Amino acid sequence: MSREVIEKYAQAVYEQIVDIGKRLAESLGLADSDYLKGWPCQFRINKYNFTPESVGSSGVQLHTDSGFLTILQDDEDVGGLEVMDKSGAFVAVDPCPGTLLVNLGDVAKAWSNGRLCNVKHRVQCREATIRISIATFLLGPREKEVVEAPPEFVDSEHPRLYVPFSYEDYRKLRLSTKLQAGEALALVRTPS
Ligand SMILES: O=C(O)CCC(=O)C(=O)O
Ligand SMILES: [Fe+2]
Repeated sequence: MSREVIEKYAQAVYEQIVDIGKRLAESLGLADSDYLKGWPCQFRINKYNFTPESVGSSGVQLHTDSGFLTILQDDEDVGGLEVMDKSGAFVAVDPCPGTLLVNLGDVAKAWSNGRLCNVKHRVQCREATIRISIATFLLGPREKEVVEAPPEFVDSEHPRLYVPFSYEDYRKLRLSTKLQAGEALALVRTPS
């Protein structure tokens, strides 16, 4: 893949992700749909070299994405992605060429004061082959700014659930505690 193709792709997905973020805000009744202006994005191509020995094991352990929104372009032939439903059961996300998958992370849950749900997922190795996925993560506010639910999401029936935190600090907290599946959010809960 040439650099030019990757840059063009990354730019197009970035525009998509910002657009989805704006629509999310509108759907939640937020007046300011520009809230995510300047939020950094991370782009990653995942390549899994699945061997016969790895069949049945995890290629990526159960986790939530730490940021706000993820757009995933999954391998068109090789399955393995599984999301966890509310009951804790895994649901396979089978390949669907020509589609993108949108996923919400921990920042979305905190920013929305619990209205949006971070989704636990993992990648299982199903067959000995190469699997490729392309992930674009809209992370959260820039350094020195904080993840904080806007006032529209907070009232007497919906008290503020989380203390304001910077995305960088939260990411470090997830790494140092090894709480990769959203549990670290409990550590930034508002004291009751
Ligand atoms: O490869 C996939 O299908 C998912 C990868 C993933 O969950 C991630 O990069 O956060
Ligand atoms: Fe993920």
